Amino acid sequence: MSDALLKVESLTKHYPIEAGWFKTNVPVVRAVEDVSFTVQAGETLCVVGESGCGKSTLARLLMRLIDPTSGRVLVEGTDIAGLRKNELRAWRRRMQMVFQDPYSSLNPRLTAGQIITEPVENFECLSRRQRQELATDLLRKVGMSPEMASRYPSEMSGGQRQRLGIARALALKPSLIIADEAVSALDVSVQAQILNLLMDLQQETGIALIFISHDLAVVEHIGHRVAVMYLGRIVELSPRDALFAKPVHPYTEALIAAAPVPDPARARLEVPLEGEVPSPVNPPSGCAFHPRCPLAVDRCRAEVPPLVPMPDGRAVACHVRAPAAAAHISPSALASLALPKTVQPGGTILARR
Ligand SMILES: Nc1ncnc2c1ncn2[C@@H]1O[C@H](COP(=O)(O)OP(=O)(O)OP(=O)(O)O)[C@@H](O)[C@H]1O
Repeated sequence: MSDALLKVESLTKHYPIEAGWFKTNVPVVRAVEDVSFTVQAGETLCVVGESGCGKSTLARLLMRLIDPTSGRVLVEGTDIAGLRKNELRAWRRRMQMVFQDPYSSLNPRLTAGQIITEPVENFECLSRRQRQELATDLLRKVGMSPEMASRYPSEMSGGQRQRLGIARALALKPSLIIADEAVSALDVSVQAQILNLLMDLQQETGIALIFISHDLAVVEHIGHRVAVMYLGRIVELSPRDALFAKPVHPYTEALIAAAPVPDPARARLEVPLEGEVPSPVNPPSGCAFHPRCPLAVDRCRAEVPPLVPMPDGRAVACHVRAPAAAAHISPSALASLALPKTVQPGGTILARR
């Protein structure tokens, strides 16, 4: 889709495992494998999956904090792999990250005001008055009093520190924020405040969000679309309401069934999630989920299922539930799987069923 803010094509990251000198065939951790999707302005794409499925590696690849083994990340049509150092620096203004533990990502020696204005001062000189105005404005935007500008992170609660992390991310007026487990360390009531803050800010500014989480309740609250990852691959990419009403991939179904959500309709989902996630160094052949899947057939052990677009706007990689007449789909066609036009920015989704 030409108006995508972010387009990811067949992104792959293998981490070599140190195996000593002169060793050929160094084993690798297959952290992210052939991942494709788009994100549009004003959209929230949630990335969900068990620990170790590659969520944080994906975030680091999108920020170009690490280089991919193969595949492309296009931001507003520009391949970020081709950017020179100064271009990359300018581009980084457009994408910002909010981390799980704001305390370790906030400089403890700086006041809140200095933390907020520092990213801007890396690009332009600010007068004392401009600094004050910027800090006041951003603190207000994230629901904090301007008096907090003189406080240090150590004098703040977890929720206040996360608000500060968001204010810092907003300072450069990015078009995309990647939030990596941004509310996981917070109490449930504070989580809700931060999620609502992000949704309000999105409505106000049209910012896009990639929200990485292992918590389905959080994903259901904030997402427009959801990418479910298993062992480095996206196994289901779906509008949120469709995903939670009727998960198609057996892994998605099992994840939702296992989540502690008091919804009697969901108790009927019968696929249990048993066993451990296999090693990404030596993943199972075919569909990596097949050793844990009650529906697995011979084909699942032999062939990696492609992500097959379905009529309701989702895409599913499952030989049983989404058999692929379309095994030849090109990465660029897959990357173009986008937000249905019925989705409104800011947390409301008018689901296309
Ligand atoms: N620098 C690295 N070198 C080698 N392996 C790595 C490196 N970083 C991550 N991995 C491995 O890559 C896989 C994916 O890790 P990643 O942190 O991306 O997953 P995750 O879904 O974010 O997990 P979590 O939710 O626990 O943070 C894991 O098996 C992890 O051990």
